[in-house]
Amino acid sequence: MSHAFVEVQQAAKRFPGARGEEDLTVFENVSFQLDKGEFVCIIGHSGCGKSTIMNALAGLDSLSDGAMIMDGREIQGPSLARGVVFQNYSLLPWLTALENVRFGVRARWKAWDEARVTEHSLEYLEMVGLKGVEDRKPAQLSGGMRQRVSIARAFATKPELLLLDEPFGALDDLTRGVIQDELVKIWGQDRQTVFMITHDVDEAILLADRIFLMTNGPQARIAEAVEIDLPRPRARAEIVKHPHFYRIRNYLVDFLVNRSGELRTADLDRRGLHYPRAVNPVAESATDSDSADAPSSASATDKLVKFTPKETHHG
Ligand SMILES: Nc1ncnc2c1ncn2[C@@H]1O[C@H](COP(=O)(O)OP(=O)(O)OP(=O)(O)O)[C@@H](O)[C@H]1O
Repeated sequence: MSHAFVEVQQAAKRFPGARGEEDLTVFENVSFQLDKGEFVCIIGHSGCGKSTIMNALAGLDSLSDGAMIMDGREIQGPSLARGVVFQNYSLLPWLTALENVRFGVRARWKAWDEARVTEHSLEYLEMVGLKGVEDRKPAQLSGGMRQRVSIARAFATKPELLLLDEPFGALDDLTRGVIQDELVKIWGQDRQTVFMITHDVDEAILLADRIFLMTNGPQARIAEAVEIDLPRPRARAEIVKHPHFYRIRNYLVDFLVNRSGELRTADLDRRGLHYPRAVNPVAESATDSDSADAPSSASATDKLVKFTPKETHHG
């Protein structure tokens, strides 16, 4: 029996086909584990099933096959032990920023008096740089500020598992960078277990202990778990100068551009790979020439580059 904090066993999701078409098997035989306190990012082409996996982990959707277990108990519905942040903020529009955070905190700690709920909520709003605007409603906040409220709300309730579905996808690069830094800071303090979807390779390297790489659907799988052993704390400006950064980055981009569509479920099954293959690109390329450390193009050093996903076609 495994002692992982989260254990996903042979998960599959099928959606019924429309108008007599065949059912769509989005993914199958997806198995993985998350350790307590780990930060894991998942990357894959659009439509491969990342959000579907996340919704099942959140307890918002069910699996067709397999099981998801957290702390020894099967996930069978939403729970305050799991916090979710979506791309579209999902704040309650009629409540102020503070009230949005207080809402979750009050639900989590029912015995707390009002003053304590407020104090705790303000602490998290301050952590994401929102001191002074706590009385504004979502409509009076910028997109970046709204996303900060979502993050403060999710972290303030101290869920044992935080599920982040492209939380910075709608933000401009500058705001995104600032909020990434805030996320690193809060996570460094609380060390909650985080599972995050992103399309941004550099964001994943900055944040993750491991990056899961998904093959293209249908019948997608998590093929590899790439270890990111860059030292922490990590800073955006510094991480690109680390000698291992481009080895890791090139490995991830190569998977997404060249290999995600080639690795078929049948091959992985033949090789007995139900769990993702653990990969350390730095160790694996240790015998390569030093040029592997260099950026693949000069412009790649200019800013953190966002991987542009392509649609997975189900036919
Ligand atoms: N309720 C549903 N009914 C039928 N098909 C669905 C349903 N929800 C999702 N799908 C299909 O399942 C597949 C996976 O969707 P999902 O949103 O999980 O992908 P994703 O990897 O998160 O994509 P993206 O990166 O674009 O957000 C897609 O082909 C999608 O059309």
